[in-house]
Amino acid sequence: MYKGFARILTHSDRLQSCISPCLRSTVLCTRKGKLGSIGYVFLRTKKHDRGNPSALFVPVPVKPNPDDINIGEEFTGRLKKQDMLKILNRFYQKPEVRVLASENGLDDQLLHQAFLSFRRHCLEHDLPPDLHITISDILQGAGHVDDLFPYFLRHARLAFPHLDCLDDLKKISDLRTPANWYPEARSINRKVIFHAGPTNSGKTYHAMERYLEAKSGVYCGPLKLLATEIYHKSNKKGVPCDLITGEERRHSSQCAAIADGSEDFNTEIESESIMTDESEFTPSSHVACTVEMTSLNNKYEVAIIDEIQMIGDRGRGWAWTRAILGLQAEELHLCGEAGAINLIEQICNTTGEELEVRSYKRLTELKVEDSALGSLDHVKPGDCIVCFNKNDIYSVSRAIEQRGHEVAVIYGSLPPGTKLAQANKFNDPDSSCKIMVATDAIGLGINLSIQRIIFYSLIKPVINEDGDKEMDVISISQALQIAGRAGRYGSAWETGYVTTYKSEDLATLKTLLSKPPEPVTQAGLHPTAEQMELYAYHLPHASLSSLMDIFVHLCTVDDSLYFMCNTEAFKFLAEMIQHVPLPLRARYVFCCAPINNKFPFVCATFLKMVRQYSRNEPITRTWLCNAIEWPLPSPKTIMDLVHLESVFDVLELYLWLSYRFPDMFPDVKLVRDMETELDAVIQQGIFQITRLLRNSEQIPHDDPEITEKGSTKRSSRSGSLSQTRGEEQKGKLSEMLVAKGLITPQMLKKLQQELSADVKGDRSKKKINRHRRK
Ligand SMILES: Nc1ncnc2c1ncn2[C@@H]1O[C@H](COP(=O)(O)OP(=O)(O)OP(=O)(O)O)[C@@H](O)[C@H]1O
Ligand SMILES: [Mg+2]
Repeated sequence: MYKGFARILTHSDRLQSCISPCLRSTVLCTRKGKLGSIGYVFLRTKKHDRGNPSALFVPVPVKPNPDDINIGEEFTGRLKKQDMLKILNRFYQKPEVRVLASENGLDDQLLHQAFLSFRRHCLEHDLPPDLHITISDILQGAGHVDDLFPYFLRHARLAFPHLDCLDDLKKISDLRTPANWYPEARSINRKVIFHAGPTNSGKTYHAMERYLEAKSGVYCGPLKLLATEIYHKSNKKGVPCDLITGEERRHSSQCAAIADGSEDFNTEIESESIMTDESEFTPSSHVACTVEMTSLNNKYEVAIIDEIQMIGDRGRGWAWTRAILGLQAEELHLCGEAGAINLIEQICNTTGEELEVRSYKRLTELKVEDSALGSLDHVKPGDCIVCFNKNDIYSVSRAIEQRGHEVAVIYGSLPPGTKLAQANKFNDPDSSCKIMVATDAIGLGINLSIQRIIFYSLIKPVINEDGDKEMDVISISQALQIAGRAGRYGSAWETGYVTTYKSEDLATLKTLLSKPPEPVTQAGLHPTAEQMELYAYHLPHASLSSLMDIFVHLCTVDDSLYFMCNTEAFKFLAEMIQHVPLPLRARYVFCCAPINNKFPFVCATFLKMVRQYSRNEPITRTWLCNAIEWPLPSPKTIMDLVHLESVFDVLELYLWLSYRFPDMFPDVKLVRDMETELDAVIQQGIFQITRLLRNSEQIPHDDPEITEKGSTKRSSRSGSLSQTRGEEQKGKLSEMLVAKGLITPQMLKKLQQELSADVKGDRSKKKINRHRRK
């Protein structure tokens, strides 16, 4: 039964496994003047005061007790509001009250809020008799303002329910011993092997050798494309292997490459196989999956966790931690950078497992060239130009095609079938396409037939510790990983080369590549659905987003080994659907959906789906077709293509949700058919990217070099062609974005305001960053 997969990934397992890595935020803004650049709308998160968790607690409105019906008034007469106000304000000004409040968990901030709530309550509602009499006594000199304290505290506890359960909350969020969360894995004496070495040294290959000869195995990788590569390799070697990514379950029998004996690099990977009837299949004993989707309930002989250094990733690190601690495998093979050995060793100390380290050397030579490319006139077969934003991808690919070369294009938001088709086109020795333009979507573990990597820029958006996105020079590890795609062993190229596009970047690249990757010192963690549920039980009035904030602030983490991952993605969705009535579990699952919130269309459709779910109405194909205006015409411009990509994201979202709520998202097969159809349309669009670019207004000059050499000045370090273009084109493109519904007029206004502020801010920030690095 293929359905078995749904069972294999148990509910709680899936819940733990589904926080999306993508960036979320509550406020849209632009950076570096990229307003005019498609896909370059930056998102910044709302920050809370990390130093003061009390800022997170919002007082719950305290309802008057219906039994308080002026009995006090009958005893002591009516109280004048002005008199009460005087008494209450005197009470609040007493230093003793501050001391007592603090002893009861109310710091200045909470005290102030609780007092405001108490005063309002006293003035607006009938008082309980005991309080009425106490105030009356104080007014008549027969009592003291201090006597109000117990009444105040009673009110404060109703307004801030956490005061009564702070210890419980802290216990729930005690994350100091994550190794103990997985008793099944702890009951196995796992053999843990770390395959350490530089890129292209055969780490994954050697781990795979054990995987292939084992009776059962799981491969967990960082990218769908990489999991797909393993799926094909395994099936091709005669070891039936299924593929599980967030949205996709493919059975081994659907793999075109089953035991056909073809060579690694020439394998024609089928663009997209269509699952016919899931119930026909029994799961294979081997599975390749993205690390977030790893099932911790299955037992395997061999488990591989690839790119283990990702355990330190601020957004996704938790998924590697969960896999390494929780996988039930006799042998656990970890592949990755040597910089993670120390941390893994310490984690193994907490699980009581020995770690064996196997070190590897690069299998082919990687040379940094002495000169930058300088001009796209100098591209040659086997070149891959790596850009860090889509706008650069578009302009570079168009410029290369204008020079008469065919180009393969890969970037993150392309459908998997399109990515594979582009990879195949480039890998195929008989294809006329010999040049690739890609983002770092190809940057980890993937084997492509690249001879030379050319960094178009070295600046990439990164998320800082506050969850803000900012531009910075890529890390040593990223530079090494991306450069490591050149000259893969067994490919057509025996030596790999690497350089930059701009000569001023070459020295920086050489410095980056001459260093060992930064050591990974902490592993990511994040709260589970069960923990959130317990929090909600204690704080029923808090929104899910606030619960998450409170959790993050109250949790105890052993920071010698672990850190709490960024929860902005989760909170973004939690805030978006807060007003929709939902059971907590369902709300939690929705908030884990892997949505690219750069696409307002995806967010808006997501919200519609949630509303439909909340009304208990199934989200059918008909409903979906209405929401996305299916069928969609072929793209005529880049904006059309961008829209199709967001529609594809909506279909992926549907499939992702269908595994969590099968009854409410019933039309899996039909939606998968739609996906296949749309993937083909997008593939066609990518094949004709030059035509789309020509039809689009947003990139006025065909050739990045014309802009660079012409009157528009290019800023030196950031690859900020798009910036200058963005500034020029602000009017037209922004109007188009609004017209297409990709941003609202309000967002646009905000973007424009932030744009001018941010350009200044960024320049000074970058100076500081550079200064720090020096
Ligand atoms: N001993 C070997 N025999 C045949 N092919 C090999 C051998 N070792 C590695 N390869 C091939 O070399 C290429 C690179 O190997 P592999 O992907 O294992 O490197 P890696 O160290 O995991 O690189 P990365 O850090 O980029 O993930 C792959 O195509 C792999 O199949
Ligand atoms: Mg590898």
